[in-house]
Amino acid sequence: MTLIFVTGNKNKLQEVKDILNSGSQPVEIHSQSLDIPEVQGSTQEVAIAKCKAAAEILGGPCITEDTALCFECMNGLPGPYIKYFLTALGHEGLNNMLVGFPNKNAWALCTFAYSAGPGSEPILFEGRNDGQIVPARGPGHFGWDAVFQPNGHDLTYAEMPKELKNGLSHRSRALEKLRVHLQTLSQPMA
Ligand SMILES: O=c1nc[nH]c2c1ncn2[C@H]1C[C@H](O)[C@@H](COP(=O)(O)OP(=O)(O)OP(=O)(O)O)O1
Ligand SMILES: [Mg+2]
Repeated sequence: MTLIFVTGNKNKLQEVKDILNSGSQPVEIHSQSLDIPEVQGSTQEVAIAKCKAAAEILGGPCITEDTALCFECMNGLPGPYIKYFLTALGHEGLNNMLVGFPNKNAWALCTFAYSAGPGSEPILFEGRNDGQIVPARGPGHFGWDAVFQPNGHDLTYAEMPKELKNGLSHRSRALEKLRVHLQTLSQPMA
């Protein structure tokens, strides 16, 4: 099965390919980078709007993915707006936001959206991983990986070998659900 994944993020694309190709039923991913405005709203509203717009532009089926980083002490913010916070504040700024809060709990939330084509309502697949916001450790090349330490581990996402991150991440948990759905689509009708 071949799917078009609409994303402008090379690191996301690489992880999605690695995770899907480690399964028994490989899924071939083609990617396309489209400049799609991201609306404000809940993670689900943001994900649905982006996938709908992508399907309209492509004129066919596609998947999109939105990643949120949610701080417990801020009732889930920055959430889907993490990209703008990270760009404006950096790793240190994200830590500084939490200085007045003893609670550093956070969760990473990945939302894949699948649309069967223009006019078709996207279906969502969510994956969550809980952890803590910590001072940056490890390579800084993928987003906020260096400041997120999943619960039960002494390593930040950035310090983990990629197989370890991909085995437990928000993204792999969401992709597992997407994979099950794609299998039902590719089954011949009984
Ligand atoms: O596993 C991850 N580990 C660390 N950082 C991550 C991860 N996954 C996304 N990120 C960053 C990228 C962006 O700063 C924000 C999500 O924003 P988001 O709009 O979903 O991604 P994007 O605009 O880079 O790509 P896209 O074209 O698919 O929308 O969090
Ligand atoms: Mg984006």
